Amino acid sequence: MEDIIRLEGVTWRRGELTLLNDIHWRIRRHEHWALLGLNGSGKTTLLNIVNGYYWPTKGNVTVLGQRFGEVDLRELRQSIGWVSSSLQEKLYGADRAQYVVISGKFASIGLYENPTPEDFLKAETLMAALGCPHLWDREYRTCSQGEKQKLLIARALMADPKLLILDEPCNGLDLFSRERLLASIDDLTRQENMPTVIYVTHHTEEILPAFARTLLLRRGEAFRQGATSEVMNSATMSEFFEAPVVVERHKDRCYVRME
Ligand SMILES: Nc1ncnc2c1ncn2[C@@H]1O[C@H](COP(=O)(O)OP(=O)(O)OP(=O)(O)O)[C@@H](O)[C@H]1O
Repeated sequence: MEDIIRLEGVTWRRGELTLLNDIHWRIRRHEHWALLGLNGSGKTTLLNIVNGYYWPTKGNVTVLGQRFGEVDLRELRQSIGWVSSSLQEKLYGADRAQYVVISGKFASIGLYENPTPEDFLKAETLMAALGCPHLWDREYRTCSQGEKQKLLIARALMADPKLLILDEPCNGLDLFSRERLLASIDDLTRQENMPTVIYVTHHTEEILPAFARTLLLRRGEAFRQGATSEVMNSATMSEFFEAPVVVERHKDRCYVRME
């Protein structure tokens, strides 16, 4: 079975700066991964490589079995749902939630084609799966930050992506909104036919058990990768953060605090 992502020795330089250095990363189908790194560690740069927006200075990139250089990137991107806060700013605020979700089918902002009854049904199912069916007729701009994130995830799933990237989905959410969103993501990962998910974050406690593997990125390098349960310990995380920290487990999630 083809890999979802295979990066071999990927390096990305900008002038004097090496923003990614010799990254090897392999994601197999149905493995959900967390990508953890501090601000400026290179997470967004790495995702830009995976989506074909940046071209590696060195190394090979294969995504969904397609090796970059031999593939139509626009077509490939339709199989990747990248949910990030920069997307939020681009969406039309006055659109109703249902249309924001359905527009994901056309990978466009705003609707340029008439949705079919099946599209409406699918949007309804996805919104129910994310615990927000009540937002159906709401104007997007009146939704809370957490609700907007749920709609954007539903929107990304409208196109049946094979890879879903959740790029810091809990940023800007209060504790309770965050937990509600994480509960929805948890439900989602249990559904059949879910695409492979990459969950990008700065915070270990957002890494749900479904994200059984983690890549730790530091200064553009893959510091460590492997089973989340093995990576998340006080010694490794202290080394990673270059500061003495303690990792505490609570209900299958890991909380890091200063020693
Ligand atoms: N096009 C570019 N040219 C030069 N430097 C860049 C470019 N894009 C990113 N950088 C730099 O590369 C480093 C990594 O940035 P990146 O946005 O990938 O980090 P990040 O892990 O996503 O951070 P955050 O969590 O804050 O979003 C930063 O120091 C950033 O300033």
